[in-house]
Amino acid sequence: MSVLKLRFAFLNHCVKLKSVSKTSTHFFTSRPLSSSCVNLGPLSPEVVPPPHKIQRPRRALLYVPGHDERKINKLQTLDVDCVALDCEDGVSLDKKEDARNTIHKLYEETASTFHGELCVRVNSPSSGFCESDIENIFSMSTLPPTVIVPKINSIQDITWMMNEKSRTILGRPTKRLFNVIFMTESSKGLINLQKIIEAGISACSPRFSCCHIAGIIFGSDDFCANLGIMRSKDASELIYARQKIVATCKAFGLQAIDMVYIDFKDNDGLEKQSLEGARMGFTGKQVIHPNQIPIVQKSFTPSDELLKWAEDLTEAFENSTEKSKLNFHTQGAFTFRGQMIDLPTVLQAKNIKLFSDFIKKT
Ligand SMILES: CC(C)(COP(=O)(O)OP(=O)(O)OC[C@H]1O[C@@H](n2cnc3c(N)ncnc32)[C@H](O)[C@@H]1OP(=O)(O)O)[C@@H](O)C(=O)NCCC(=O)NCCSC(=O)C[C@](C)(O)C(=O)O
Ligand SMILES: [Mg+2]
Repeated sequence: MSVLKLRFAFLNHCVKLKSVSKTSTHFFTSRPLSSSCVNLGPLSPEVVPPPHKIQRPRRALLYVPGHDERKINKLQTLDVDCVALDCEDGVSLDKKEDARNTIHKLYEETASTFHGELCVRVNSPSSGFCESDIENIFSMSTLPPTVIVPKINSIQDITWMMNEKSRTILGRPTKRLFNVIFMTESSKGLINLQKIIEAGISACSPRFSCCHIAGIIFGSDDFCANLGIMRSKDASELIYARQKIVATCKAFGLQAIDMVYIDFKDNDGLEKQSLEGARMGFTGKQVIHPNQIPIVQKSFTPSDELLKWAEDLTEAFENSTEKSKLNFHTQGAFTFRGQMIDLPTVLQAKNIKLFSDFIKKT
């Protein structure tokens, strides 16, 4: 078959899959609510700006080495939003095949009993292992909802990855959409981030594929290695990279998932860094140990106090528009608990309520 015919067959295949997937999407998106960044002042010690498009929450994303059955068995006892079954750096070279086989078995046998999202992190496109990972994943009868692809440095990495995936699923009955999350882990990856996201979105457009770009993860350890720097306790050397990742993700309505905190016995430090990430606009954080999960998930959840503020403010706003006979977009500023409130703050309050409801539902 010529390359052109192959491409045509693939496009047809994906168009069919799209129509099947529409009724069975496993992620939830809604209209972007706000593009504003709002300072909620003293009322918001744990400001959690929710993603523009509310997706399934990935407040904590726990890495589990894919070959380690003991840690995988532990998952049934953990309450975590998202798990990354790892084929990459958590797995030594001689265990790569073990990891693929163990993950395959898990999806075929017990994955459906786990209540969080069970993703797979494949090896990077340039590693020489990624082809076999993809081959293995897309031959499973149950597809992972999300595939995480590390060390994306350029558009070429995206193109390679999408071609590889297409080659693998060609002719196979893939039944639904899946998410892709890329990792930014180098200076090139950071400066190319916008182009990478655009290329990813375009490769995933309905005409070409059956996947959805869901977010970006900051791989700070590899990033430090790439820059030739040492990580410090307060991570001040990473502020620019973190802010750039957040701002770029928000521009495209993607989730942004913050760096790993490797001192897994230092809960205070973890909490401090998690809250800092949440304030910056990250929607979640990577974790490496079960003890980190509750601290991180709490940090990325609106507190009861903040939620009450958001509900009361929304109610006050609705009363105010009703009284003045103005609508949502024409209402000007008004006073609430001694503060000036205008539309961006109202939108932020609605985001908080929406995100909180969504967490409760999952
Ligand atoms: C740090 C380690 C070695 C300490 O492992 P340990 O066994 O010594 O810890 P423990 O305190 O004794 O463990 C207590 C219990 O928790 C379990 N446990 C412990 N960890 C996990 C886990 N992750 N998932 C599930 N269960 C876990 C462990 O099995 C045990 O349960 P058990 O007694 O009932 O068996 C261990 O926690 C671990 O292997 N963590 C994952 C490491 C990993 O995957 N690293 C790669 C991801 S980070 C990365 O790649 C960088 C990044 C992003 O790319 C970039 O910034 O560039
Ligand atoms: Mg890494």
